[in-house]
Amino acid sequence: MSRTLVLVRHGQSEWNLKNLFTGWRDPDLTEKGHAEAKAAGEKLKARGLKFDIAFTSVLQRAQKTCQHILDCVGQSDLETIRDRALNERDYGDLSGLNKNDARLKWGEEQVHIWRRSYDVPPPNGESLKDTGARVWPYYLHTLQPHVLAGGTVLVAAHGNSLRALIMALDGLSGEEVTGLELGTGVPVIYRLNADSTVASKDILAD
Ligand SMILES: O=C(O)[C@H](O)COP(=O)(O)O
Repeated sequence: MSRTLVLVRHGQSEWNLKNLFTGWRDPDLTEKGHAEAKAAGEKLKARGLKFDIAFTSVLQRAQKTCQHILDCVGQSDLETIRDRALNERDYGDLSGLNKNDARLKWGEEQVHIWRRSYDVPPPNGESLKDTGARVWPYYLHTLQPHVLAGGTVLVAAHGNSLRALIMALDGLSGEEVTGLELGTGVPVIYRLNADSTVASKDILAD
């Protein structure tokens, strides 16, 4: 019984590089982002991982990361489900703004609250709590059954949709999750017990 869940944040996007709030906008990966996604795939291949199914968002940076990983492990044609439930947190009116310009306009502290607090949404956007309210039910009803059936499941998604998922898996409080940062292209491997609790967590950082 594998019961393995692999989470990967997409590689660097054009807007990560330009330091813009991205959210539901759909920029492509940069060259570095493509390389990071391939490196993630190589790390998973080195572990001998083979997937039973893959999940990603409807945004191209996550989809391309997913495909690079599947190509690396020799599973280019694996069934892949794309769902907006895994999209990045909606950054609302901040989407497209430069993060440093936003700090100058609203102050360092307010921007940090919008980026990392648990339940303060940016104007017209989603808080991490709102993001979790769509990610976690999707995980429970659609993803987790594949894992508990003994599968190995790949999820290629986004910084905040994965932070929301990790918060729930790790049982972090709203305060604890503010310190959780996910690197681009860094695989996080969970193995679950039969009762769905976490047996182990392994972060494949460089
Ligand atoms: O949507 C974005 O801008 C990034 O993917 C994540 O942004 P953050 O680091 O501000 O949460």
